[in-house]
Amino acid sequence: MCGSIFSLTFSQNSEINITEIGRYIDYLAEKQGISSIFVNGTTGESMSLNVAERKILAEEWCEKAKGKMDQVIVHVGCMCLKDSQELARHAAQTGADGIAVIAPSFFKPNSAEALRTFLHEVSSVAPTLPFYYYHIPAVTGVNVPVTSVLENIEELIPSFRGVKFTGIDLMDFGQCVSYSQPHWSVLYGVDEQLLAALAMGAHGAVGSTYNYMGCHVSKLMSAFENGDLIQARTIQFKMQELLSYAKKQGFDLGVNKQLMSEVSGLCLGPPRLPVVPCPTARALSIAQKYHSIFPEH
Ligand SMILES: CC(=O)N[C@@H]([C@@H](O)[C@H](O)[C@H](O)CO)[C@@H](O)CC(=O)C(=O)O
Repeated sequence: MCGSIFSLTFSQNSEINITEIGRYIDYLAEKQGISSIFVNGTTGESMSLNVAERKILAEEWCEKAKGKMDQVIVHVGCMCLKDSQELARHAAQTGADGIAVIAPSFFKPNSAEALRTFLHEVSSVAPTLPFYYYHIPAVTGVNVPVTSVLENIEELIPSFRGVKFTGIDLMDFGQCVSYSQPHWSVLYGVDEQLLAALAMGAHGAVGSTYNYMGCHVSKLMSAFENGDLIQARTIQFKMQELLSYAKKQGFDLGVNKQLMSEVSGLCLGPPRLPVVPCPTARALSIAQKYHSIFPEH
């Protein structure tokens, strides 16, 4: 299971702060059972960071994860192809274990072919690095079926190794799993319905809530693997109860980040504009709900 990582910004000047990353990794490994990390993704506020900041974060996460995480996947997708290529080259030089690329979402690819060509242009500058397509249509507005991206994809991108699928279309997801090659990973990113994706054959999970629910999700995944659907459902329903409560309070990246700080004790700082900090009372209310749902935590 993979934690999608929050970036670290300070309130005073909204600059990235890397001093907490070592403690953050220890917390993820020791308290949340996270085995790999996804850096500079959505939760990592990558689209609010410039190329130089994303390089600094990628370098620090790769350095501090050595010996502690199985894999560090760095998201290098940008609105600008040249920036994505620069970050892909940098990830390869920095020792990342793989790269992922989101569909550009200001000027959107208007076909699977355009999207595949964009992905190829990025992957080709780091040809030895495992490459993942990061599908998150609710954020990008790019609804190209992933199955149409995958068709003979390794002829175009020999380094292609899988998909990070953050979407609720479980038919498209199931077809991705069915089509996937043995050396690929099809990872699921909607934490509140992970169990459904496991039933469809998900090879793993990447999500923001694993920063503070990872220890519970590990038990969900073990229960599923052992055929204990009752236990797996019980944990999934608890996750859904928390997220349903949080969404009623108002749940965005700012709330999610403050909730992570409240539960972990780490100082992640506020989000960067245009995302606004979460009212402390709201984060505390959700954290209290979390502890009431997961009293053992
Ligand atoms: C839209 C969004 O942020 N989705 C999250 C989920 O983990 C999401 O926070 C969770 O399912 C709660 O809704 C992840 O899929 C995002 C992610 O993995 C990333 O930060 O790159």
